Amino acid sequence: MTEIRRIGGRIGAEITGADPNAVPYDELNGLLLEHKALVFRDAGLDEDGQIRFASRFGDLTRAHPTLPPVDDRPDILPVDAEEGIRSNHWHTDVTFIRTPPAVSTLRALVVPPYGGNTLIANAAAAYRDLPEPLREFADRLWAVHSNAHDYILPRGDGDAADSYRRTFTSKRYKTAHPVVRVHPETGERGLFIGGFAERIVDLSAGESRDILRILQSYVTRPENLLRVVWNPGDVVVFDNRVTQHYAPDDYGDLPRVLHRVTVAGDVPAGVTGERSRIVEGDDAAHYTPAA
Ligand SMILES: O=C(O)CCC(=O)C(=O)O
Ligand SMILES: [Fe+2]
Repeated sequence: MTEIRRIGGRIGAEITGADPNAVPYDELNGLLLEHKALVFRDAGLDEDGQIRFASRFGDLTRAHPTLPPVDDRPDILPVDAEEGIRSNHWHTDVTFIRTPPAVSTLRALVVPPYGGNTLIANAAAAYRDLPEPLREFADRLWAVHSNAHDYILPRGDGDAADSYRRTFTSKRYKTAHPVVRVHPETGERGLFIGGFAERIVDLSAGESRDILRILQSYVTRPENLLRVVWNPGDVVVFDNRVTQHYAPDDYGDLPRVLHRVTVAGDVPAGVTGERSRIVEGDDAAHYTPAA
């Protein structure tokens, strides 16, 4: 029997006893828009099943603009601790290109016996939490997002982490996005920043850092978070247009493997309707052929 229950006060619902591919699309998308992150327990999906699931939300992107996919699976990004991947920084996926994914799906294959959770934050609740003068200020700001600024480079020591960092930045992208994005399906406003946001347009590096820190502190308030404690077989889908996420690096050298499949997104629009623009690099057509 299918059971749906809210798990965070402001974000997240857990669904048990359902085949994610059997939930009618309108209901599924409605749940995603409302809760922003859905956790399907023991979803029973294999690689093809995850691809089918993600495809329900739209055309898929390739695995990643610069990172290699799972063997023979151009749409699947391996998130493998052994390969030096530690996403222990708050981010929205792939915001350094003009068309970041709309939706991200993660499927747990191997999880450590403790730790290795994923935190997901509601960036629309964060926007609503801002005092009005800050909201009005943020509405007018734009930020340049890059895949090559220090803060975002994946953490970790050793050859695997070094090689991962080199591959991650093998081609450089920079895009200017509105700091406040209007969600294309709901019209809701959310802070659209995260770890790839390097610089506020027209401000100095120091001013940018301080302002991003203040805005970001609203995103990561505990009130706005969901903590996903994984079991193998769980599948999580989140709305990448209005969330950020963070994977704590708290499980030492224990193995942890997830597979990520993402859905192509539109060009973000700010509160005036003005759309994101490329600052460096190209439109990543090899990654998001639908764009
Ligand atoms: O490892 C995780 O839980 C999340 C990884 C991540 O941020 C991603 O694949 O986009
Ligand atoms: Fe991510």
